[in-house]
Amino acid sequence: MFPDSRGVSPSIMAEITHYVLELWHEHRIPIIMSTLFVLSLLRIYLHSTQSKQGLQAFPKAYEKVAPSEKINVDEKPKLVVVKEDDSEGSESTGTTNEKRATKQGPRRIKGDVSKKGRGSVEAEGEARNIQVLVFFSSLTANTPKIAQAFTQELASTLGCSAEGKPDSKFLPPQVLDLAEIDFDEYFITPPKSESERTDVFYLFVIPSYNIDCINDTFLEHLQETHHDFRIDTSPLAPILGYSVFGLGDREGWPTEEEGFCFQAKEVDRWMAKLSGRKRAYPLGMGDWKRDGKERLLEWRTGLTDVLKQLEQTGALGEGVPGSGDPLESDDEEEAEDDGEVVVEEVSVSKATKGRSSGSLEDVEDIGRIMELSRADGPDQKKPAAPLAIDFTTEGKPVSKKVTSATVKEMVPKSSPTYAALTKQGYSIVGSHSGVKICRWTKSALRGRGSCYKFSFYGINSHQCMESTPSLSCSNKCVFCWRHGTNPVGTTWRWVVDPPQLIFDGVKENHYKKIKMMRGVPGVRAERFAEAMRVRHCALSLVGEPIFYPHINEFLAMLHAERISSFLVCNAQHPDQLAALQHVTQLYVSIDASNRESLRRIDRPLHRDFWERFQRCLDILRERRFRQRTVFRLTLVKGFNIEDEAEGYADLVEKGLPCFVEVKGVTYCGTSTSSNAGLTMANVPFYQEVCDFVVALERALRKRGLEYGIAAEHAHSCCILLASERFLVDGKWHTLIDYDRFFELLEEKGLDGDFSPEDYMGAATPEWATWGNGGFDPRDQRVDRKGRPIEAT
Ligand SMILES: Cc1cc2nc3c(=O)[nH]c(=O)nc-3n(C[C@H](O)[C@H](O)[C@H](O)COP(=O)(O)O)c2cc1C
Ligand code: SF4
Repeated sequence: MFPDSRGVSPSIMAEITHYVLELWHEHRIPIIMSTLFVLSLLRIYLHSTQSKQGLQAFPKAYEKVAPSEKINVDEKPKLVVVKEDDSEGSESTGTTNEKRATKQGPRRIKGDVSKKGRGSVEAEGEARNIQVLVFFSSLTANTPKIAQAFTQELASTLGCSAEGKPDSKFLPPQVLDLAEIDFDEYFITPPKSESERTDVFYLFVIPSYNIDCINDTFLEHLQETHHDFRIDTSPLAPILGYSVFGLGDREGWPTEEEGFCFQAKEVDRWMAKLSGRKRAYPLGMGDWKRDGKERLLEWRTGLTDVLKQLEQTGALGEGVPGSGDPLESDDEEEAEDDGEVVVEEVSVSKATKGRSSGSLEDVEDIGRIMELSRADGPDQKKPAAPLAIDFTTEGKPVSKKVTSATVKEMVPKSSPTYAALTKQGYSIVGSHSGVKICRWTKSALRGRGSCYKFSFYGINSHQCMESTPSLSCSNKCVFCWRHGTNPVGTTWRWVVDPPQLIFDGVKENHYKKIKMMRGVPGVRAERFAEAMRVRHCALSLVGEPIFYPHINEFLAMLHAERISSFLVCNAQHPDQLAALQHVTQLYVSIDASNRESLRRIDRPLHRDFWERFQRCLDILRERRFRQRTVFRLTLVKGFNIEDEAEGYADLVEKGLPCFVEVKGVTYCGTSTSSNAGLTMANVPFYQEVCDFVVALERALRKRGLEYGIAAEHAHSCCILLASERFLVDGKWHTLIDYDRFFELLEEKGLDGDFSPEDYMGAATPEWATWGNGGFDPRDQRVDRKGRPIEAT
């Protein structure tokens, strides 16, 4: 055999191959495992080596992102005010360095509206200072002195003048002339403080000029900032709040429509937009030659309260969000006041036919019920009695079981009634009383007109509190605007709350609601300040006030605080009516002129409703020389107008009230449950109401009754007929002398012997008399969108 070309013989080659194969077969598993192990090691080695190489390959990208050696966590981030071009709002402005530092450093001021409420001086537990800045403008040099003096006084009341309290959060306020500052420094974003621990609060004292001046430039700047697409629409949201006071001249510009303080109003409006509605106190206005000092003092007093609250709580307090745009805040519910009986658009729940049981105890059994209520105590484990509230569904089979001794609350917190009423804006006080701000109160606060009671009786709507000590009623009137949510019943079957609790509760909740109007556009500082003193109580909100067993004690509390009272009852509780002590004016609702019509309209729960009604009229007649009595007629087309003037005249002849108020039912466009199926077609036109009143007056004269048409309030479709007892020297005197009323009560006692003539007031103002429309000339009438309209 020849060796191959490499000198290895074939036999040796075969032997080697054989040997290798043998070896493989014998050790292949360890070989494979070792190879895998080595490969893994190699891979790990390569992986770690590659990482290092990568860093070297792209050093710049990393350098920009995290030069860890450069980060100093203790370094304070710059204060950044976010603007429109910040993508996703708050966090994107600034470098990554700032972002990382922010996580560990102090809070940054952001451009969005504070989530903590309307203004906040606490940043994550950190105490912050408040810097008040007082901006002013001037042409004829009066305002600088006014602004200076104002600021000094403010500083001393806040305790931040030079010698002020050391622990005050307020820094000494600064006065700034708009003509001398750079607007960009204050009105694009708030100024940054060096310490970063200061928030600012803006005040403005702004005279108005109908010629070109610094105010125009300033207003343009505000407007442009708001419209600048590069800037957040509310870039001044980080300020704690703002308020404006206007100076004007009533001689040249007597009313706001004629331009009184028009530029202050504009500043107020634009600041609302730029600050995200942080109006901390309503716009104040005054004429330095007349009421300016008084108005400014009033404004300062109110502001001081707000600022002190800010210092203590870190927030401006609850408030209705308002904005500079009147459209946004005109979403008030319609017509929820005692005088505004409303037809709602129909969304009919099933009409019910039966009547509530007549076997319930009558309301006259109140004494016994009260004893039960006292005995009720904590024993809540008695067998469950049926809920003593008829949720307006007549015909519920409640008759037998209700005799159970357990007395429940009329409107328990957990009940659907409570939820429904609070949703509608009522505050429930105790377990059966309620209070709500009526839309006229809001309207008067904004200088947009008072209710007809201002025109007829001189009551300021913004000083009126509408409440009731009994949310329950014994009628289910077709035009009732209570959305079918109030409890009804012929008897008082519930726990009785003490009058003091109700009195304190309704006042507290009323003021709370007034305070919430502080930030609403158009609210006037002067009226706001006045509204913090209730002068009148309309006991008519919902339910039947004389249903409440302690109504006389409740009235005495009102009168002791010189709050006048108008009480409206439904002529279904003659015994309570007979026991009623003096009220300033006593109303009985007269919703129909005959039995059938009354049944159809009031849908009374009492079977003997007509007899009760007649007895109430008799009581009123007897009382006419002791109480100022009023018939209130609510006209509903298709129900109680047609051919009823004669019938009403008969009722007037029976009751001989001092006054007859005639009012057209009002339309409310919302869709709620109304069993009656009333529509807009049931709302009489004002002219139809006028025609009816003329016919009624004629029918009264025909009977020899001396009544005449005394006053009107066309805005609320309401006309007043008065007995000629109130016609003095050819002039109607429908107004009330409230001071005299309280004096008489003090002199003669709560049940004293005095007559309505004894507290008859001055002559009815000319503008309110029949034929003159009756709109308060001090105010501006507006349509639903807040646009001015001609008063009629
Ligand atoms: C030229 C001029 C125009 C005015 N225009 C108005 C006006 O349109 N509405 C208004 O209420 N007051 C107007 N006023 C009254 C001023 O606003 C008011 O007197 C104010 O207190 C002046 O402040 P000052 O002295 O700081 O300029 C005007 C006054 C001047 C001198
Ligand atoms: S009297 Fe009071 S509650 Fe009634 S409508 Fe006028 S302001 Fe409203």
